[in-house]
Amino acid sequence: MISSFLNLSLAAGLGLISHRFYFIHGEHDRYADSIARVAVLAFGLITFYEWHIEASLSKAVIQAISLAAAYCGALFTSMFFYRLVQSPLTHLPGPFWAKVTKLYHVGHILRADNYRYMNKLFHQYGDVIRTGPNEVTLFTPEAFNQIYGPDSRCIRGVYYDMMLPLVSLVTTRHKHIHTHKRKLWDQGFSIKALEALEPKVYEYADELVHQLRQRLKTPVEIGRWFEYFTFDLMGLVGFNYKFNLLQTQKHVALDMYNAGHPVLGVVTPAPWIYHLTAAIPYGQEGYHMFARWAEGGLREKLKEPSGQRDVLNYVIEDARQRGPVEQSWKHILGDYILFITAGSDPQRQVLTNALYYLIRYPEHLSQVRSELSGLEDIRNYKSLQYLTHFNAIIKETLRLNPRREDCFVNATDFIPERFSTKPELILDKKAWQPWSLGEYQCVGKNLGLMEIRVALALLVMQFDWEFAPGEDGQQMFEGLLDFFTTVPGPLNVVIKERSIAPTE
Ligand code: HEM
Repeated sequence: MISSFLNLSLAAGLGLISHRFYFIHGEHDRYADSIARVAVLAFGLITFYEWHIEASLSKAVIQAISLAAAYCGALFTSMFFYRLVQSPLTHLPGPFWAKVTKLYHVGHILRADNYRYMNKLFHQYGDVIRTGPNEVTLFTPEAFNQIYGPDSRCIRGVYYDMMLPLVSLVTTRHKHIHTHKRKLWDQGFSIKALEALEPKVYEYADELVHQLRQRLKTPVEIGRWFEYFTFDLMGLVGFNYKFNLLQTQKHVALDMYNAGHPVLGVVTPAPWIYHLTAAIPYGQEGYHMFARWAEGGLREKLKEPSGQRDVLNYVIEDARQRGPVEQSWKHILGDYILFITAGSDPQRQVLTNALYYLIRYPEHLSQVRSELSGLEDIRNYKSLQYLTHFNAIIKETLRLNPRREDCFVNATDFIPERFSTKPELILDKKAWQPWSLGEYQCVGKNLGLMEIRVALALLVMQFDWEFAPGEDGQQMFEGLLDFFTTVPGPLNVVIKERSIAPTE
C-alpha cells in the first residue's frame, strides 16, 4: 500500500524539495498550465497504479488524494514559511495576507478596480509597500526615474508575459526586441506621419460632431461615443482598417474586446491564473475568438499593396525583409493586437473626464471657448497646441484620480492653472508622468493628444453641454474599470446646439 507512513513522508519530502529547489527560484507564472498538466497526469498515474494493486477504484483515489495532500501540505508550508519569515522583503510594510499569496490582491479587485485598492494601500502603508510575496510597489515620484530612467536595470514584470507566444512592443520583456520594435513603431508616429494624419483626425471628429447632432436634447452616454471615435481612428492609424463605429455603433471586434478585457483587470496581480486557464478547455475562448478575428484581419491586410503608411505596415515591411512573414507571425500579430488594446482607451478616458470637468466648472468652459474663438482657424492643429488654458485643462485631467497630496497643492481639486499661471501649485513635477518616461514611454502620445485636442475643441465650440437628469458624474468615477488600460464608467449628458455661433 503506497500510502504507508513512509510513502506519505516521501510525498511530503518531494513537496519540500520542489519548493526549495524549483519554485523558490525564478518565475513560474507562464508555466502554470504545464505545471497543472503534470500534476493531473501524476495524480492519474498514481491512481491507476493503486487501482492496479488494490483492485478498488475508490480506495485508489483516496490513496492518491492522501499523497497529493502530503505533497501540497509540505510544499505550501515551506512556501508560506519562506514568504513570512525568510524572504528578503519581510521588513517591508503591507497587508499580512498579501505577503502570503497574490490571491489576496485578486480578491480585492474583483470589480477590476485595482487603482482604488492601490490608493487605499498607499494611504495605509506609505510609499514602499510589499504588495505580494515577491512584489514591491513604489509610490514615490522618484520611482519613475528609478524604474524607467537611463541607469535602471529593471525589466518589465511577469504580467507582461500575458500575450505569449505572441510578442508585441509593449509586452516584450527583452530590451533588444523592444528597441528594435520601437524603431519601427516610431516611424508610424513621426512628425511627418502625424502631419499626414491631421486631416483624418479632423474628418473623424467632424463625423463625431455630425452623429451627436442627430442626438440633440436626449441623454447620450458620451463615453461610448468617444470610444467609437478613438477606436475608429486607432483602426485607421494602426492598420488602415475602417471599423465605421461612428456610423454604425457596432463591430464584432469591439464587442469581443469589451467582453474579454475586464478579466485581465482581475488577474493582473496573479498572471499564473490567466496562464492556468490555458490548460482548461475553452478557458480562454473569449481571447481566442478575438485573436482569430485579428488573425483573419491581418491576413486580409497582407494582401494590400506595399507602401501603406500605417504603423503595422512598418512592422510587416521589416518582417518581409527578413523572409516569409509566417516566420515573424507572432511579432506581427502581437503588435496588431497591441494596437487594438492600447490605441483607443486612454483617449476615451481623457475625453470623457475632461468633458465632465468642463460641464461641472462652466467658468473653465468659458475660458476655453474664448481662447478657441480667438484662433484664426480652429482646423489648424498647430494653433491648438499653444492654447494655454485649453492645454492646462487636458494636463489637469491627466493628473487627477488619484494623486499625492504632498506633490500638488489641493491635490484632489480641479485647478488647471497649476499648469499655466500658478505653477506653485505643483510641488513636485516628477509626480506628473501620464505617459511614463524613458525608452518605454508612450509611443502614441502625440497622436493621443491630437485626438483629444481636436475632438474637444470642435465639441465645445459646436455644442452646449449639461449633465443628463439624474447624472452627477459619480458613476463615471466609481464604475471605472482598470485593466491593461482604463475605461471610465458611464457619463450621461444632454447636448444642445450652441446658442452662440461657433465663430463667436
Ligand atoms: C491619452 C492618451 C494616452 C495615454 C495617457 C497613454 C499612456 C501610456 C503609458 C503610461 C504608457 C506606459 C505603459 C507601460 O509602461 O506599461 C504607454 C505606453 C504605450 N502606449 Fe500609450 N497612452 C496614450 C495614447 C496612446 C495611443 C493613441 C497609442 C497608439 C497606439 C498608444 C500606444 C502605446 C504603446 C504602443 C505603448 C508601449 C510603448 C513601449 O513599450 O515602447 N498610447 N502609454
